[in-house]
Amino acid sequence: MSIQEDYQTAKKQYEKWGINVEEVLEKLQDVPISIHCWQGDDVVGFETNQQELSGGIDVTGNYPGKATTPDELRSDLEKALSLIPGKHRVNLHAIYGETNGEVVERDQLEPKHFENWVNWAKENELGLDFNPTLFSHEKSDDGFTLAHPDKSIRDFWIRHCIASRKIAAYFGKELGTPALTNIWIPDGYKDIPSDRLTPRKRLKESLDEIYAVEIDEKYNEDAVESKLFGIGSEAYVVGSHEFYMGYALKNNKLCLLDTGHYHPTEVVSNKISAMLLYSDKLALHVSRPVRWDSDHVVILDDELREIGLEIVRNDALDKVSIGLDFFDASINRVAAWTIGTRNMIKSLLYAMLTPNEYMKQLQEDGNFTERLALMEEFKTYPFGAIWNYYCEKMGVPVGETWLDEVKSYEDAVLSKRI
Ligand SMILES: C[C@H](O)[C@H](O)[C@@H](O)C(=O)CO
Ligand SMILES: [Mn+2]
Repeated sequence: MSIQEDYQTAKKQYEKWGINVEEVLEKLQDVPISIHCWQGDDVVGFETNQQELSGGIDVTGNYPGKATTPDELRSDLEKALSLIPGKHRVNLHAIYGETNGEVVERDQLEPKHFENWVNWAKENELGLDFNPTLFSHEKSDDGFTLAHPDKSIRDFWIRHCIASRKIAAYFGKELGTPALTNIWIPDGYKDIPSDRLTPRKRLKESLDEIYAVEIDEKYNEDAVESKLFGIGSEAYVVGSHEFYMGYALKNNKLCLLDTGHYHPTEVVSNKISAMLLYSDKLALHVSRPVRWDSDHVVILDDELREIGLEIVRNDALDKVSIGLDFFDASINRVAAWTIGTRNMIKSLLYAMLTPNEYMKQLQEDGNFTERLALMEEFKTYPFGAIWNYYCEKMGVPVGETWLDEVKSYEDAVLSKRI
């Protein structure tokens, strides 16, 4: 059967449950995913005085052909975007600024250093999001930044974050969609601290100083990203979930939940509804931790489906900023973006093709038998036929055929890079 015929047959099965599939597809194409640029070059960036990756994060693998220049990275992103249905956003870090070979300190970065990115985003109808980079720098070498005991170091990172929010506001003004500026810091201790409070007081004061600079939310929104531990901060992280949840709620910022930043049996899907009870908006970094915050490429596993279901069930497609955060250097990096982003969109489609109101009523009625039975049966409903039709409708390759395009791109472009 053709994709169209498969779709018509599948559609009827979902329509039996009162699901308007055409409406679902219309809605889905308006849900942007923020695609992280740093999968494309192993979180290196383009600073003139590049430093080793630090901050307790790690990239493993050495698949050939990674981008080493802004044009190469934008070309690779364009290739990936051509294989992903819908209109999306690209998430930048401050280390991806372009300074024409000049050494520009991070607290001196300006919008002009991201002009090429804005022009590119305009040409490709993309939104841009941003992150100050508080790692891979000599002033973060001892593992502390905004919570550092030395005020001069804290002040440097405060200036960098203030400069970053101004750059993000420039994105928002130029592109007509507010940028999300997410702050994540590596500050923490390898071993058991003797004082957990003082660094947290310093972090709070630093954030208060950063956010004291008024920026119109029409152009920039602020998120703070928590973490459980990093390499070298196994015993204690200043910016824990409790710290940032409290800070975000008290200061009307977005709390950003990274799916790799919790205990192995703790899931972010279980946090979304509770967080949205107390804050209008939430941000995610969807990743895949394997044994630790390993930042594996996102796959369509139970947790990803549950995240999609929680966002859709809670009518939160316009309340949750969905960002991706993984960096796998062991596979073709364009393929990594494509797999992870297509899976995130599949997860949302799966959720939108679930009779959520009916399922909620089953729960209210205490009919846990049918609730479980249907949850399981829907896993073998013809979701793939709808996904294939959606990809065809959106002009991107259907099924695994996108891989042929990545292979051709690798032969023609990536393999030519030294
Ligand atoms: C590069 C990002 O800032 C980084 O991955 C951060 O979001 C994080 O999750 C650190 O573990
Ligand atoms: Mn993250």
